[in-house]
Amino acid sequence: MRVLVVTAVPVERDAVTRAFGGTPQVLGLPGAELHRSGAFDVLAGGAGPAAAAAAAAFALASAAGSAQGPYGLVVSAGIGGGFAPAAPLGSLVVASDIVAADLGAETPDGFLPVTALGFGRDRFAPPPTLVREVAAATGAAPGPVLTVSTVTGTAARTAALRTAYPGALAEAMEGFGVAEAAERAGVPVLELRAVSNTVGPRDRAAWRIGDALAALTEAFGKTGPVLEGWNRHDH
Ligand SMILES: O=C(O)c1cccc(C(=O)CC[C@H]2O[C@@H](n3cnc4c(=O)[nH]cnc43)[C@H](O)[C@@H]2O)c1
Repeated sequence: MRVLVVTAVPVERDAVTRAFGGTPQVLGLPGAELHRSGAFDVLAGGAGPAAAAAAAAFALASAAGSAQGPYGLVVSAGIGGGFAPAAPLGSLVVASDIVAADLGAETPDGFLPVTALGFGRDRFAPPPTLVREVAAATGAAPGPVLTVSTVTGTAARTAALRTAYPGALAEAMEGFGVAEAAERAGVPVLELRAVSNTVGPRDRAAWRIGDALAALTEAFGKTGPVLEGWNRHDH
């Protein structure tokens, strides 16, 4: 099965392709490059949900009309912020739910998700069997991963997210955008994050990006065969 992996930035893309060994074939797409390693096409689509959705949608549409055929799975992957103590630095999180945490309306009584406004959606659920298999292969903790357009940087915002989304393990900026594109293409979605920093008051010096990228490479090394071999019709 062909798998599309969407990261935000090129160092994350390269951390993923490193897991597969060799030198990926580089293919041009409108607005992006696909790095192909066997069954995996890996794309650095840009930071944030809009860039991620646009990049994923282009790649999905291009594949649908290609000789190789459509993708069977889309993965949003990269580094992310972890909620302490459940998701420590260097650990892995696989999303049980991909949640749009700041898509909605602010009111004097608090935040309302778009669904409470009567339109749109605010979460996607990856296939539970796949989440379990990836968790078992990599040691990733399964749980909700939030998609935010602004990296959390204060104690107050951290507390608000914890209250609104109890049990959330991590936040990142692309998962929900990738999931929207995958949904429209009728392809299952997964999100896998390696924790580079703790969600909380901004402390850029404490980010451990190198460790998280290394964990991402190790995770794809372990879970590559699971992703490639997974067939939603078997579950
Ligand atoms: O500054 C660097 O050297 C550097 C190297 C690799 C990646 C980055 C990024 O900033 C990646 C941006 C990407 O990371 C996700 N991310 C990471 N931590 C958080 C967070 O606490 N809250 C939200 N997103 C986070 C996010 O998906 C970004 O697109 C820098």
